[in-house]
Amino acid sequence: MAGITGSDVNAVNRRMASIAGHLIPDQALPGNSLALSNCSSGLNDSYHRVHGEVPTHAPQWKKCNDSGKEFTDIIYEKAVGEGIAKITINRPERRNSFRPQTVKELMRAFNDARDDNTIGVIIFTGKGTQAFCSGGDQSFRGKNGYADYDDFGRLNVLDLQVQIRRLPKPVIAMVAGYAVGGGHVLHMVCDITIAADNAVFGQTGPKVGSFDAGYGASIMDRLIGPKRAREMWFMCRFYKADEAEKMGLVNTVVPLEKLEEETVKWCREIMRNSPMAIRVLKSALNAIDDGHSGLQQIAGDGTLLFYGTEEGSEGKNSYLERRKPDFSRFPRLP
Ligand SMILES: CC(C)(COP(=O)(O)OP(=O)(O)OC[C@H]1O[C@@H](n2cnc3c(N)ncnc32)[C@H](O)[C@@H]1OP(=O)(O)O)[C@@H](O)C(=O)NCCC(=O)NCCSC(=O)CCC(=O)c1ccccc1C(=O)O
Repeated sequence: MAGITGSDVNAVNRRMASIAGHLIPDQALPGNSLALSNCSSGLNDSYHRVHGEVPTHAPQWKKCNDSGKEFTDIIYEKAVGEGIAKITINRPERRNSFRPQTVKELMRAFNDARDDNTIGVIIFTGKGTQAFCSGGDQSFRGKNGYADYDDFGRLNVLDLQVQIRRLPKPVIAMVAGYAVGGGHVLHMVCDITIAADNAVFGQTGPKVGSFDAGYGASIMDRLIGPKRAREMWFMCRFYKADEAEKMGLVNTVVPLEKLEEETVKWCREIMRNSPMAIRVLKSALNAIDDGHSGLQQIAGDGTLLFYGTEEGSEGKNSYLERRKPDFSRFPRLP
């Protein structure tokens, strides 16, 4: 045993315990049912020993305004010291349906959350417990889209959908009550959906003379499959939260009174991880469905990373210093 020290033995013991923890976590033993949504809590492997449980205390929300003005149709908040933003449609008396002004304000808030480099994840929700969003406010619908008073008709929610897809941070839909019509499409374009047990999902377009043949059709087909997507659009049925979960429309269903606590917990869990890894993964997961625009997004992430390398800097510096670049010192990796 010459040469083997006590600290070596400790290291081996730690390693063995760690491997054992990875192979057979206590909770995975027969007789213990391990809910998928709960799979990272209560485990005793080395990762969980280092990181501990994700905290569940209520965040301290701080209201943000619209470049000095108050928002009228939404509430925009950031959790103090947490990297979480929350954007809430604030028209509960209209079941959080959106008019053009609502969408304009949402776009400004999402843009701010994108630009704020302390924010890593965004919660998108509706005020109250009766609706996440019931789609376009039909009383503002004219012959060429939705029009605010003295405004032109527009379908600006389509720009909001694209904005959420391209935003390089996860957007989590926190859904209580109805997510129907254009409101259903909005939750589908989010990266993750956490539903309260009172949530109801469905499309209504064909009932009210409307349809979303863009993301509303293609992302739904991806999420729940072609037959179910046809059912959902052709019949315009509503589905309760547990059915939506089985269909793959939502990530998890939680009791209404736990909705925000659980959503914030998911945000905190995401916030523990590498922002760049999450950024690239979001663009990778969207790339095929978003076509050239999806490729452009992930390609842009490649350029962004390259700018941070010495090889990238050598190109820029040589130009600024009016000399030939010396790329010979950079390896041609296999
Ligand atoms: C959501 C309901 C099922 C809720 O029912 P209930 O709880 O019984 O409440 P109500 O009494 O019906 O509603 C309370 C109050 O709110 C008003 N209201 C609710 N939703 C809307 C709405 N979407 N527009 C206008 N007003 C609404 C309702 O009238 C009541 O007002 P009172 O004054 O108190 O009477 C139920 O409300 C419901 O079914 N709502 C309608 C859902 C719907 O059909 N939405 C529109 C679908 S079409 C759409 O969203 C298009 C969106 C769009 O812009 C678009 C454009 C181009 C391509 C794609 C899209 C896209 O789909 O995104």
